[in-house]
Amino acid sequence: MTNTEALRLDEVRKVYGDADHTDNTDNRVTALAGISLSLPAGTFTAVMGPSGSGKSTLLQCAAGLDRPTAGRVFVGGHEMTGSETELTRFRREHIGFVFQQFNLLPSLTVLQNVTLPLRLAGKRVEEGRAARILEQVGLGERLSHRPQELSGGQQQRVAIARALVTSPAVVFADEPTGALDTRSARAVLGLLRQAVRVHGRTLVMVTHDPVAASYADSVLFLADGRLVGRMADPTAEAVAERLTRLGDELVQKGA
Ligand SMILES: Nc1ncnc2c1ncn2[C@@H]1O[C@H](COP(=O)(O)OP(=O)(O)OP(=O)(O)O)[C@@H](O)[C@H]1O
Repeated sequence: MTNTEALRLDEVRKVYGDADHTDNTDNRVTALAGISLSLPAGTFTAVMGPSGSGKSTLLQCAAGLDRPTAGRVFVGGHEMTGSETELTRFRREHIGFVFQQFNLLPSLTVLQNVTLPLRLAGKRVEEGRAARILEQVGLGERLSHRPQELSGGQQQRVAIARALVTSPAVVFADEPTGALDTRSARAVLGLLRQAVRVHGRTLVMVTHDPVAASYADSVLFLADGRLVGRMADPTAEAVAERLTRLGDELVQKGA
């Protein structure tokens, strides 16, 4: 593994459910059928695919929120393995998250929300640094506001600042613009791209939106739990066209 590799998956499989031999029922679903990939540090990757193709499962397994049935995940050169406590500690130190519904704590101020990951990871809480990140996302004047006093787009920008504050090896974003209007979505995507281009962060984003994917350096396409394609320097049109073809291929296969 090179020291510039931020994320590596080796043959990651995830099977939900189990087979019951007593009554011969089998409710197993193979969500990931053996995914291998390597993402260099400082890149922005979008993950796309039809509904049920395994995007969320991939993100959950790669981010250590769920355990693969088989295979290995490396983040920043460290294998993600061990007890629940070790995994939690690992996530706090090495991974940042941005969710569709922002997941901010309503009782904390904007600044407290952003410094929370530092507290949880037992790191020194540098309020000045957190405030600077909030300034970079355009919220320097809102440090003492509560989340509910902000618009959806502003709340997501707080969530981005929160994801960046620990300088994680990888930031995972799950439909980060799914709950936003077009204008706020573009602002959020611009900030995510800036985190990669200007600050060298590594970002993996699951999205259904070809326009959102066009902000990434490359797009990974999933179908039936497998990686079926990759596109560098994506445009929204090329991504939409590829997705339509993927959907058509699945219909032809009777999926
Ligand atoms: N907890 C679970 N238990 C059983 N099956 C699951 C579970 N989570 C996901 N699945 C199944 O695994 C497959 C992949 O699901 P996943 O949610 O990863 O797909 P997705 O591409 O994110 O879909 P969407 O775009 O609709 O969110 C699907 O067939 C789904 O029904």
